[in-house]
Amino acid sequence: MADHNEIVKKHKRFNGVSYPVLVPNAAGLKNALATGVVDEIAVFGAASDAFSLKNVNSNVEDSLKKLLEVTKIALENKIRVRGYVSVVVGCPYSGDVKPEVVARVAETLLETGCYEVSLGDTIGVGTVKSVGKMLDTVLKSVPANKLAVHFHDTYGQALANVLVSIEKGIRTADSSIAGLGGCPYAKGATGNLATEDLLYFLKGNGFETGVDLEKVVETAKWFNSAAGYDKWSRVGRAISNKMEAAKC
Ligand SMILES: CC(C)(COP(=O)([O-])OP(=O)([O-])OC[C@H]1O[C@@H](n2cnc3c(N)ncnc32)[C@H](O)[C@@H]1OP(=O)([O-])[O-])[C@@H](O)C(=O)NCCC(=O)NCCSC(=O)C[C@@](C)(O)CC(=O)[O-]
Repeated sequence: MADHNEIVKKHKRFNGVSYPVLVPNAAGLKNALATGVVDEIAVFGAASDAFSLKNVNSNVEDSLKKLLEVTKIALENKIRVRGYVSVVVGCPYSGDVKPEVVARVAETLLETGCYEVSLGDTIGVGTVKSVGKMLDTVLKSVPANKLAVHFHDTYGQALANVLVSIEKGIRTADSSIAGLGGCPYAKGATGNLATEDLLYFLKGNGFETGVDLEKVVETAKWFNSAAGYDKWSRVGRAISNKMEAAKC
């Protein structure tokens, strides 16, 4: 986080696009406010003490108390706040997570003023069955339109988990281009569900997103060349190959 100012100041902003920044505590909020350009922050709780201690050096209860303070000041400064709950299905340190704990953390984040809470399967262990069970519990006390889902694709279950989330009324899913990402405190967990795979899946099932899949693939191509990576999702690679072939 030490170099975040440079990133926030340098990135080009487009109207109508929100650029939330991750804020773990009051120091992070102070830095975000000092940039003068941040209009949305993301605060993140967890559904297991073991992960929370590794991630933010506080247990679940104490981290929520800190986030209450952060959210209050952010809202006073007209900054929107999105909440995350990490490890909503399995914790890399303490194993299975109780859906009731996920529900309580999500409720608390909404009560503190988050406009939406994203449920993160941080290590991607969720399946249709376990994600469905967790969502059934959370949806007893939190409306679907206040929830998003954030699936990592470590075991290739993310799209199936998006489908079960859609069937339960959720319409916001997080993803990352080329499936970049992954939490440094969840050893071995791969990146998020790839935006390219999510877009192809949603379009193929009749959902309009307004996002141009080919432009997303071009961005993945640009990123890989700029960063010297070779990180592709299956849809990304397939469409990139198709675009190359069309040029011949
Ligand atoms: C939260 C802390 C800092 C607490 O760590 P701590 O040691 O309790 O904090 P501290 O207050 O004692 O400060 C320690 C040092 O960090 C500095 N510091 C303190 N706060 C900040 C800040 N905001 N920005 C920059 N610097 C900061 C502070 O100034 C001090 O510097 P020193 O005096 O030693 O030179 C630490 O645990 C930490 O850095 N954690 C990293 C959390 C993180 O980035 N995790 C990944 C986020 S993504 C995620 O969680 C998953 C999610 C949300 O994407 C969804 C999912 O998949 O689940």
